[in-house]
Amino acid sequence: MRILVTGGAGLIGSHLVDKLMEKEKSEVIVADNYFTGSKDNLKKWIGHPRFELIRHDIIRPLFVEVDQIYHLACPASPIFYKYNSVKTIKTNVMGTLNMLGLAKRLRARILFTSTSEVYGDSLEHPQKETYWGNVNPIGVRSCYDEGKRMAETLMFDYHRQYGIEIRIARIFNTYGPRMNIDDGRVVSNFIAQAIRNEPLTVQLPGTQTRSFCYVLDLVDGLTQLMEGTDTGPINLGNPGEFTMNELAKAVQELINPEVQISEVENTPDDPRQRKPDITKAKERLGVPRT
Ligand SMILES: O=c1ccn([C@@H]2O[C@H](COP(=O)(O)OP(=O)(O)O[C@H]3OC[C@@H](O)[C@H](O)[C@H]3O)[C@@H](O)[C@H]2O)c(=O)[nH]1
Repeated sequence: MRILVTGGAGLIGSHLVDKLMEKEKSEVIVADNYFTGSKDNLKKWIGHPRFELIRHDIIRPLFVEVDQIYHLACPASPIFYKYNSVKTIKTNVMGTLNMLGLAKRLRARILFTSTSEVYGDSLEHPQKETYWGNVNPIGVRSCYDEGKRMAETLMFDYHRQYGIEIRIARIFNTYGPRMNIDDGRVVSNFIAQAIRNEPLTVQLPGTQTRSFCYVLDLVDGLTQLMEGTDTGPINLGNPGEFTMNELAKAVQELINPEVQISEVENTPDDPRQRKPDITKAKERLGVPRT
């Protein structure tokens, strides 16, 4: 089995590659442009006969021969995806079209990593896959959330029109080893600030919630989704829900009781509540690890 992983040098991608490489018969090809990913995350596989690393930006077509595609490529942290918003849209739309074109030519199964951000500033709580979302189409986050929504549409149209085998995961806020210290997401920000003895920057109001998923659990969900029969979309996340005030206090207690917590201005369109309904994931993918 030969498997392509786009964005395979990133946080989730590189842990996924570790898992795929553990299977003795799989060959893994990673395509990454290193915008947020790093070769360092894959260094143990470089030179391995079943592993290949390509510097490639998927907004351009890629010609390889594979049986499965894990299509992860796209910056995930809000500061990075907003940095070059047009490029984020191109990655999600043109990149996904290119990967679907590849899947169509090869009759390969393709899994797309979508996001909880497709639910926007959700009016339903927790978020079920059947909820259509409350998304600002012209806001600063739209390049990402609308980009991912369009990519989901493309996945389903290729599935209906050409019979491509698709899988869609909607990923909630994920953390774990190999996260870039300057990633910008809240877990790594607070931990880095606590270590540097800088105030933890809780963006107002501080009562907004998130559900944080450990990267290895997430990777288990991705491989189960790929190997199962359900197209998705399926929420992949941890249902434990915390306010940003609670998270800051937990980091303060665990890492640096002396560190200050400061309230700072938030960015536009920040979702107020986010928690996955994981009923469907439990039914279709089995019981998650605890
Ligand atoms: O320093 C910080 C950073 C962030 N925050 C807050 O923490 C919360 C979480 O923000 P993050 O930047 O970690 O990211 P978000 O949860 O908004 O989006 C994330 O989750 C879903 C994924 O699919 C996305 O790729 C990812 O960006 C927000 O409410 C934000 O306002 C802080 O309070 N302080």
